[in-house]
Amino acid sequence: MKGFTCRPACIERTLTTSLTSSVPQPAEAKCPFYHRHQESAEAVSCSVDFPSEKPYEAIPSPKGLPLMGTTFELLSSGGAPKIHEYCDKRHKELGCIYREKLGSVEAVFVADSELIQSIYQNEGRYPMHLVPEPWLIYNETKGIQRGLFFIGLCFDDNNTMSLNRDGPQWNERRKSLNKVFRQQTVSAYAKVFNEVINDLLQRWRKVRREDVELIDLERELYSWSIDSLGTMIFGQRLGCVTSDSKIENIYEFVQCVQQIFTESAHMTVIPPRLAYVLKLPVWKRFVKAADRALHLAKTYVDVNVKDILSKAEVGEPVEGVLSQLLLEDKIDKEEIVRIVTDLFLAAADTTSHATQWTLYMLAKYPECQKKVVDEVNRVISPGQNIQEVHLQHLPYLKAVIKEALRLYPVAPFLTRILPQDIVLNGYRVPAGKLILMSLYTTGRDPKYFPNPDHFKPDRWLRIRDTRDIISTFAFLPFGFGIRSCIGRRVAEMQMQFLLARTVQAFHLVSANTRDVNITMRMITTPDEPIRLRLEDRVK
Ligand code: HEM
Repeated sequence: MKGFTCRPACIERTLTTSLTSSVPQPAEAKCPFYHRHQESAEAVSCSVDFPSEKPYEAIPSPKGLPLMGTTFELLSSGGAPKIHEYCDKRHKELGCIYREKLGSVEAVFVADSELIQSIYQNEGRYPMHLVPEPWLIYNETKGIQRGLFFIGLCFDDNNTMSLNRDGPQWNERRKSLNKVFRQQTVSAYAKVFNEVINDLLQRWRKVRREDVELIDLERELYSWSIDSLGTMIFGQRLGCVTSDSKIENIYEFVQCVQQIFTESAHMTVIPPRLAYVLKLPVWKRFVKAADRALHLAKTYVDVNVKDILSKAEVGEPVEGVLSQLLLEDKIDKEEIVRIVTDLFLAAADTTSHATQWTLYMLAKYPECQKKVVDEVNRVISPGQNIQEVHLQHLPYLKAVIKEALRLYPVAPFLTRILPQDIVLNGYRVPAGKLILMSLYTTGRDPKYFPNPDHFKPDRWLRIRDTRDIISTFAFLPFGFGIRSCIGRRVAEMQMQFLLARTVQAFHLVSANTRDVNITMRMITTPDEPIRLRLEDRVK
C-alpha cells in the first residue's frame, strides 16, 4: 500500500503550508508529486498519508438528499452530457479519490496517476471493465451474445456486477485477435488507408461549399473511419467516401450507431433497468437503433463470410482480417460475425471523434498547424502516398494528436472492477466495486501537465528530450495493459495518415464563432458541429 491520501484542496493547501514551514518531511512520507502541488493551486490534491487503513465507507462522498442522492445536483450541472465536468468538480472538492452513486451504480472515482497505476497492477488475469448497463440489458433480454468488448462482465440476479465467469473466454478471443491487430499486420494496410484518404480528399474538394466550408465533418469522418476499417477487415473497399457505397444503408448504420451512444448517455441518469421495465421512450429509441445497427452490420458481415468461404474453396486469393479469422478456423463463424460487427461499433465513433478534435485544434492554433505542415512537407511531397516508414519522422504530428487526446480524451473515464480488494490511498475498496479513473481530470491537472488548458504539443517533445518524468498513468487514451484498446495501432495509423495528408492539401480555418466544448454521448463529442474551411494549399 502506497502512503498517499487525498483531501479537499483547501484543507490540503493549509496542511501543506503548515507542515512544510515547520516540520521537516521524512523522505518516505513524501508524495512524488509534492513539489508540483506547491506550484499549483488547481491541482487535485494528493498528499502525505497516515499509515492506518480506513474502510470503504470512509472514502469521501458528497452528501445527497435521502432518496434522490446527488441526482439533482448532477442534473442541475448539465446532466449526463456534462458528467466529465461534474466529476472534475467533485475531484476538486473531495480530492483524488471519492465515491458517489450516479444513476443506479455506485462508483469510486480516482484521479491520481499513482493510484491508477496501482489499479492496473491489481486488475488480475482477466481484467474487467464496465459495459454500459443498457447494452448489458439489451444483450440479456434479446438473448444475444456479443463481441470482445462485452465479454467478461454481467449482472447477477441481484443486479450487482458478477465477477468474471467469462474471463477465460475473453482471454482466448483476445489472443486470437491480438494477432490480427499487431503492428506488422496493421502496417500491411497502409496502401488501402491511403486509397481511402485519396478518395476522401477528392470528395472534400467537390462537396465543400463555395466559401470552402465543409458540411457535416462528423459524418465525413465517420464514413472515412468505417471505410478504412472495413477495407482492412473485408479486404475490399466499402465505398463509404465515394458515391458507389457497397453497403446500401451505410448512412443509416452510421446514424444508428450515433443514436445508440446518445441514448446510452441519457440512461446515465435514468436507471436503465427502470427505463427497460417501464419501456420509456429513451429505452425504445435505444432498442430500435441497436436492433437496426446490429442487423445492418450482421447482414453485411454474413455476405462477406459467404463470399470469402466460396472464394477460398476454389483457391481464389482472399484478403483482410475477416478471411484471416475464418481460415484459421479457431473461432466459430457465428462468433466471428459478432466480433466483427462489434469492432465497427468500437472503432467508428472513437477514431472519427479523436480525429475531429485534432482537426479542430489544428484549425484553432494556426502556428501548430504550420509546424505540422512544415514537418510533413519535409518528409513527403504533396499528393504523395504516406508510408509507415514516414511516421517516425513526424514526431510533432504525433505530439499534436497526443495533446488533442489529453484535452479531449475520447473515453474520459476508464473503468475496472477488480477481482480482489485493493487499498487506495488508505481506503479499502472491496472486490467487485466499480472504479472509474477520471482521465478528463488527470489530463487537465497542472501537477501532471503545467498550464493544462494550453494546447501545447511541444510538451510531449520536451518530455522526451529532457527525460522529464511525467506520469504516463495520467494519460491513457487507449487504456493500459492486456485489456487496453485492441484497435490502437489501427486508429493511430489512420489518424496520422489522414491528418498529415489533410494539412498538406488544405489550410484549415475554424469557422466556429465560439469555443467548442465537450458534450458527452458516452464518448467525448463536440457541443456544436465543428466547422472547418478547407482552403487549397496546392492549386
Ligand atoms: C482514437 C480511437 C480509439 C480510442 C481513443 C479507443 C479507446 C479505447 C478504450 C479507452 C478502450 C477501453 C480499454 C479498457 O477497458 O481498458 C477501448 C477498448 C476497445 N477498443 Fe478502442 N479506441 C479507439 C479505436 C478503436 C478501433 C479503431 C478499434 C477496432 C479496430 C477499437 C476496438 C476496441 C475493442 C474491441 C475494445 C475492447 C477490448 C477488450 O475488451 O478486450 N478501438 N478502446
